[in-house]
Amino acid sequence: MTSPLRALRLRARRSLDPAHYDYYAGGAGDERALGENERAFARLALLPRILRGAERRDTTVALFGDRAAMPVIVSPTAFHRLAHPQGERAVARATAAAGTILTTGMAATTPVAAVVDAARSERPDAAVWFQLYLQPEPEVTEALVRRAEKAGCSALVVTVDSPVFGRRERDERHGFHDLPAGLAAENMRDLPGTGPGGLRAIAMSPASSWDDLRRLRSMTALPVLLKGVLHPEDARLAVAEGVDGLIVSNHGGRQLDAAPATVEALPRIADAVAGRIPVLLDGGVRRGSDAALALALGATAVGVGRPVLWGLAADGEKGVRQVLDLLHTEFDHTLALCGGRSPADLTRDMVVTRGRPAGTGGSPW
Ligand SMILES: Cc1cc2nc3c(=O)[nH]c(=O)nc-3n(C[C@H](O)[C@H](O)[C@H](O)COP(=O)(O)O)c2cc1C
Ligand SMILES: CC(C)CC(=O)C(=O)O
Repeated sequence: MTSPLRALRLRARRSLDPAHYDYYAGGAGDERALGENERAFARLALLPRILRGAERRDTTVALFGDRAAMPVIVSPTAFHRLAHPQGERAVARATAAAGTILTTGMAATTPVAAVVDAARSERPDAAVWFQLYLQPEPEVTEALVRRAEKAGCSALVVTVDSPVFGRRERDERHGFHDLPAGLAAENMRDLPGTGPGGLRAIAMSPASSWDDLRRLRSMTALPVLLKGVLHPEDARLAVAEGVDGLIVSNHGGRQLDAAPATVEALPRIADAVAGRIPVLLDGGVRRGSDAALALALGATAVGVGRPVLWGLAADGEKGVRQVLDLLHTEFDHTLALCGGRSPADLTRDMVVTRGRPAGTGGSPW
């Protein structure tokens, strides 16, 4: 059986230049983290509850003052115009139409203001968050923050899993290190001291620290989320620092290949945070039931990266809408089958590990 998402990926593969397909699909090193993200979900199962459901479920979630129609949002992925001429605009319209939140990034091939406009043309109260990497020069970081604020973004997502860029062997093989003529990392244009900008202006900052994060937080009133947290001690530090939210992520297996599957890292992070701030997760979410598992293990919402790229490459805005609607329908269906009325009804006691009898000490949770 081919799942609808898998079918879209195969269509995307046919429509994309092989180097661009591999850039989207690939991960670091042996792609262990990439593969484990999906396999770890497949190793988990839900124990449904009975006789306590509702005629209609409420799948909405509240996140930092925004509301999403479902606990599935769009994670930041670079260079959408490699996939489709409408690029980030198509993703913005589809995400707004699906009622959920888009995270656009500093590596977008469409400027953040145009992304927000596209989302709001579809739904006037659509929420767009902005993802950035702390830049070696604070003035560059600050200029990016101002761009996001001016555009109307409602949260900042600071990616902290990339002190250096991951080693992606597929990209090495193809020699894919730059964008084709006509495409650029539009948010990186005309920043202080970066020259004309574009992809090469995106810097990783191996020496960035909690001090740099404090400086960023002092620049803005927007909520700040840290993306790429895997160690529970970092989660505790982040809460102590006053960070607004965390995203448990291994960057879709594109950075540290030795990183664990995100859903396996989630329970310890959720325990460390103990409900004080929202914890999100991304990596390997391919079904509404994956989202349900992550919520049961303590996430408030999940993000999807590649599924959106497959929808975009296969069928533009319509393809992205198809992906998000499918995940919404599947999540609602899973919730109904589990006797849930709202996401809060998915709880950790409902998660067991396949292949081990439940209740025999077999579950690590
Ligand atoms: C092609 C591609 C580009 C990405 N670009 C970024 C980026 O610019 N910034 C970032 O924080 N994460 C980036 N990510 C990571 C995603 O935000 C997300 O963590 C990951 O894709 C989730 O895993 P999934 O693809 O299995 O859903 C990228 C991922 C992919 C596949
Ligand atoms: C341009 C890069 C920073 C985008 C990225 O994070 C990725 O390819 O995983």
